[in-house]
Amino acid sequence: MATDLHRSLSAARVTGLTKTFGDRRVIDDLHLDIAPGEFVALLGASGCGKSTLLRVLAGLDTEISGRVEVADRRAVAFQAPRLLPWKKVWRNVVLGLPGRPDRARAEAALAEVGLSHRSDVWPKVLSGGEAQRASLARALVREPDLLLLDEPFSALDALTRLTAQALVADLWTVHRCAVLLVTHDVEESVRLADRVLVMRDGVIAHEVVVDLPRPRDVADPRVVALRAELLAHLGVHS
Ligand SMILES: Nc1ncnc2c1ncn2[C@@H]1O[C@H](COP(=O)(O)OP(=O)(O)OP(=O)(O)O)[C@@H](O)[C@H]1O
Repeated sequence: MATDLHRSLSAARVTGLTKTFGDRRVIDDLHLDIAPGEFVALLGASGCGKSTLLRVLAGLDTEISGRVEVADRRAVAFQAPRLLPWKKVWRNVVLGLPGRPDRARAEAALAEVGLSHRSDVWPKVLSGGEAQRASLARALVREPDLLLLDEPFSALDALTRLTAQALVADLWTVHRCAVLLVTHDVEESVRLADRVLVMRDGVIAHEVVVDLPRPRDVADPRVVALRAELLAHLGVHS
């Protein structure tokens, strides 16, 4: 059952979630609570069910058992930006919002991600990093209480990825929405999140709290130690 949270102390609350594909249990009695404004990262081996969990929280998969309560306003950005090629960038940003396409609203969101100059172009003109920023603008324009990010930076080159991570950190500081970031990048999770979850066998197997001031330096010994701890949870021992 999926319901919306009202006046709640959580941005998302999952109780006893189970999701099967055929006779395979991909998520198995999973529990998760995300506080309003909390930044949570989700790590786990490929195929462990991270994207499935995110899709359930996004309301894109409702064939589940268990209880899933999610903030009314939520938005998703995927690994591939998924912009409609036949609509200009600004129209993509406000696509699906009720009422007439509101250009001023699109422009404001594009300005936030540093893409004002790309508002009136076709998506094919954008670089990978720009397309991902447009996708973020499309999520932000919905003023979400819960922002779901599914490996949003993984297709970007290393430099662009660092810039995009810094942008997300800045946007989160301003908007203070709860974030669930699915990622394969352990360093990214420690740089950005308040709490890092490691998923295995359909449940949250480990949880690491990152109680460090921001911005975080990847060379900081405390960051290095947390990174090693998470890698060990993932079965990688240095
Ligand atoms: N629509 C579907 N039908 C059948 N099986 C599916 C479907 N979607 C996902 N699965 C299976 O569920 C398991 C979990 O998939 P999911 O995409 O959630 O993993 P993931 O942890 O996000 O992986 P990755 O890190 O590689 O993206 C995989 O074994 C996948 O093959």
